[in-house]
Amino acid sequence: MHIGVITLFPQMLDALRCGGITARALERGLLQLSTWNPRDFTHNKHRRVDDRPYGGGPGMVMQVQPLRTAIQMAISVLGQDTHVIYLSPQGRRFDQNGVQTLLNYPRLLMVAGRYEGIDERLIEQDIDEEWSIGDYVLSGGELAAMVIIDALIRWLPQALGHQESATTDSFYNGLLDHPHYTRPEELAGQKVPAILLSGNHAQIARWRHKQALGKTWRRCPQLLEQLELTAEQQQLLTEFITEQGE
Ligand SMILES: NC(=O)c1ccc(NC2CCCC2)nc1
Repeated sequence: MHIGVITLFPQMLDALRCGGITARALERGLLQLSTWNPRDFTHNKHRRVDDRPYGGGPGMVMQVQPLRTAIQMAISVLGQDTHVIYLSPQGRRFDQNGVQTLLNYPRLLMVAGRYEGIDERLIEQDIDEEWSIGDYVLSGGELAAMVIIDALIRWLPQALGHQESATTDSFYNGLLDHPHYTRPEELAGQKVPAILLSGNHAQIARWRHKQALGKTWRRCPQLLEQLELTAEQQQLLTEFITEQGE
């Protein structure tokens, strides 16, 4: 997968290279990440990329030409079949389904806006799709792009040492995550649930599934309604509720 980002702050993307799964995936070439800065494609003396909005109003708007030229340069490198997305609160809400959708594009170009946004003529002509990571306004599209890139990387084959953890991640099977514990077994009177020390992997998997069901039931009951629980899951949930004395 080759992802390009059009951004006035390419150094922000370095955060993905600092460490962890994203850094390893990039080092191992599971993913290529390139950036293009619209400021490098300006044709004016002061390398301006923004101007005042027609119709008045506060702030500045990113002009068409530097962004269009940067996008075209990126597509000439990435390939003509590149899918071009713009990050904005007006976009399609990114979720686990969005991960699977965007993974289908081997070449993805993400345009990160700044100021009040980009000239609408870019959205009409150069952008294929708008995506949002949530109903809030950020100062730029870069962090939204990085959130999406991070979520995508976890699903690239071999990106995770033990591939199964991507598929057992919360929200993959529609449930919230089960609790996690590590050493020491006890501290400040807080103990690790005994089942996890039993070495009985079938019982441990059952306990984790029960905890995931119970946590989802407690925190996002609407998520549960969307799932048709199997008889076994119903049984586990009933057990959880009974044990909780709810
Ligand atoms: N919720 C989001 O995904 C999102 C994306 C971009 C953004 N701000 C950008 C877009 C136009 C200028 C700054 N704010 C929020």
